[in-house]
Amino acid sequence: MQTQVLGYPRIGSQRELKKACESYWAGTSGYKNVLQVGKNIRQQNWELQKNLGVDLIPSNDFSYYDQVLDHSLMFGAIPQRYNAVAIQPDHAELDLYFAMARGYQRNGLDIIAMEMTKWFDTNYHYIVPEFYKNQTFNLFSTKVIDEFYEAKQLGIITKPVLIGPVSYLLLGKEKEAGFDKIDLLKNLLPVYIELLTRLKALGATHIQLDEPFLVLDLSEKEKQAYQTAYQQLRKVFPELNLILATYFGALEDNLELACDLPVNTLHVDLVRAPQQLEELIHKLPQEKTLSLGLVDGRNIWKNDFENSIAIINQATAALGKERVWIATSCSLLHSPCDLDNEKNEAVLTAEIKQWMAFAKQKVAELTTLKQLTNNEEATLAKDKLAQNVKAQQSRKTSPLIHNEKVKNDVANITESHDQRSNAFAKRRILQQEALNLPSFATTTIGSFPQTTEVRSWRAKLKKGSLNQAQYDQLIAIETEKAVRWQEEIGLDVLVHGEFERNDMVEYFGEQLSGFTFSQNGWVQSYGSRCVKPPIIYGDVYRPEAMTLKWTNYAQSLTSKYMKGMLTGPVTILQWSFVRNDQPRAATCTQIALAIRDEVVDLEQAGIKIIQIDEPAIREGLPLRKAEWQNYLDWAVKAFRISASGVQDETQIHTHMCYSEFNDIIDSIAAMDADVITIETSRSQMELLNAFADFKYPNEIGPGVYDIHSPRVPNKDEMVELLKKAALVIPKEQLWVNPDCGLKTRGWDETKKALIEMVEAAKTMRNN
Ligand SMILES: CN1c2c(nc(N)[nH]c2=O)NC[C@@H]1CNc1ccc(C(=O)N[C@@H](CCC(=O)N[C@@H](CCC(=O)N[C@@H](CCC(=O)O)C(=O)O)C(=O)O)C(=O)O)cc1
Ligand SMILES: N[C@@H](CCS)C(=O)O
Ligand SMILES: [Zn+2]
Repeated sequence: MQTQVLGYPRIGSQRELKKACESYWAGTSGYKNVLQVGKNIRQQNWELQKNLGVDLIPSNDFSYYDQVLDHSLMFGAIPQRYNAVAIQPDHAELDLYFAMARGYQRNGLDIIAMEMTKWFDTNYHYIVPEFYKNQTFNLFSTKVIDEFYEAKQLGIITKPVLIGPVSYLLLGKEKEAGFDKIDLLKNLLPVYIELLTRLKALGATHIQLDEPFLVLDLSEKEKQAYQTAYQQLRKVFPELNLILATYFGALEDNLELACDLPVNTLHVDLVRAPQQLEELIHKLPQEKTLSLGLVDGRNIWKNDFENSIAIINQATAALGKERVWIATSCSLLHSPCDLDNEKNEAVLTAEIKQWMAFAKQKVAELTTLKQLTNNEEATLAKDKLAQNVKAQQSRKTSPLIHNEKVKNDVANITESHDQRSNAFAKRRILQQEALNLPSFATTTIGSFPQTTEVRSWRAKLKKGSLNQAQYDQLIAIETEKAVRWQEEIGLDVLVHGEFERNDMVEYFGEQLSGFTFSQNGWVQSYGSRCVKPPIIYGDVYRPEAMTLKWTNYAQSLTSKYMKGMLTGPVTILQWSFVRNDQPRAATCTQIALAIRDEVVDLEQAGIKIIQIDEPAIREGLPLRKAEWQNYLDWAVKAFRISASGVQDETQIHTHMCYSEFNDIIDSIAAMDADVITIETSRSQMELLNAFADFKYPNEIGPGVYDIHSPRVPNKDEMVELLKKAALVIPKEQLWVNPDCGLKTRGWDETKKALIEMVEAAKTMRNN
């Protein structure tokens, strides 16, 4: 029996990679530092896994920005617009790579970044490959080979990880009409063959090919592509151990296809889809190995050893020990690095900490499970089993988890809880009368730059070198500056800037009961950006108001409307580590009631416009269409519960970024927010078509500029986008705003861009 890790976090346990990249981008350190930090992290990760006894240690799971972008660069899928990137010969590839990820606005060039979107149902974002009609591929970057060689030099023969050819193509987007991306397979396979040939020559014996699309609904053509791809690879490499990795769901109707593809090992996610084991045991051909994804890569709870042992025993009884591997359910990219770094009991109590495992602990769990299911070694690990059983028991029986009042409040939800008093058409009139906003009203999505300085105040508050009053004073000054500046440039609906928030989810989690935190549990969200998801361990309620103080303060500074700014229940759920002892829907409803209380409090304090952000509603969608409706029913209801406690005159906004709306537009409409602001600029307003086709009745703010890139847009391009929007949406319904919050941007670029944006709105009004 072997153990395998599908991928390890690559940001470094102290976010070293983030710091190196950001410093390189800022021009405060050189490219050599980035490369050296990357090298150190890879070495640490490999050695950690080796020391913990992992049999199959991944390589090429490292990335300086994103693994999908790495593949695009490896395969030479580089959009033409980057040809002109001004490059220095000795680090050309790195600059080109970052230009593709972040756009390029230097040396007289102004090139937009590639699109970014969510990685399946996670909070990780990948850079979408761009495919063109006559797309060719060639081996451009040798990253996977270099990293295999690097590990080999350290005495570790790794298992290179590649996104499989079919999933790579399906992750991409056709940028012009007239072809089907899946037909590019014939052009792409030769590059895989070249890569595998070189890896094999260097001594690679196992190759992990990630094919997560096998847990999604596939067309016949896509199924055929799987057969073509793997038959070809098998033909050329009869002796390589090809590991086909699936994760995030069940194979279902693709189970036979996956079982029959000519690979040596099939990896399946038994955390998300334990029910598929029985059928797999019967259908997996004799010569194949089954890799059991048992250790959860998507959550932070300790593995339940007794449960896992039972599954391993079931598999080995049917298949024999040689044909069963024990693995993480998916890459540990989605787990924080190391629970041992959580030393502050005031943040994470010992009682809750004993229930948890981060990436390093999960790797150790694999080895322990292997020992526990091996007759000769089982006694060596019996203490670990006893400790594990004790921890599971402690969690199941802890008084921290259940709260009768919360359960009663949920039980007492009635039909009126998710209904505004009147339909939008009536509310709209009342709101127009009450608010009297201009056409093409301008606003921003909430956050203003979270500068190093602002973050440093919070760090100082934590360390005690600033007291609460001093910290509050600094935040108040920053807020006032932001309010004054918004007034000055003529924005219509203002925001307070969210300076007091570490993160839009963590901030609320910190104030809600039933949540706890880590100090260092960072997980990569995109590029160098990380989040520290709060941990929901028990019933959720709001002990006291969460945003009133700063919203009231900001409103007191201005006679313009100040938007109340909240994160919605689905997003709080989706971007937290959640309980696995009750359905997600139950936790979401509890959060919805807490947010509803806050919305009502804001209204009572005189706030007339309240935004409830739900950027994660799309990403929470199950991967299989058959499960969508059930999810959408409870998710939309949770949003409506949070939004429906107010008078019709109060305008409820929601905001979503990174979302494809086509197939869920009726549910977006059912959320019935008075105004929805969405991310649309990187796709040149393409995403708006769903709203247009649906004849979406409520108001919409299509993002007019991309906030994920440092490039400053000009007025004319925003006018063009707004004109494009006005072609498909009645102009009375349109708002003008950026794609998302501005927390990741600097003040200089923010100011320039928003001044242009306000001008663009004026131009539209005068048209
Ligand atoms: C809108 N998005 C979000 C997603 N998920 C979330 N949970 N939150 C989101 O906002 N998913 C989709 C998108 C993804 N986008 C982003 C955008 C920006 C970030 C980001 O900027 N992350 C920050 C970390 C934010 C944070 O929690 N900061 C804390 C801690 C700051 C810190 O590191 N402090 C240092 C010391 C600093 C100093 O001394 O100067 C320390 O403690 O060591 C805070 O502000 O208090 C990032 O830096 O990556 C993420 C996702
Ligand atoms: N209000 C948040 C939404 C981000 S999705 C912000 O502005 O950052
Ligand atoms: Zn957003």
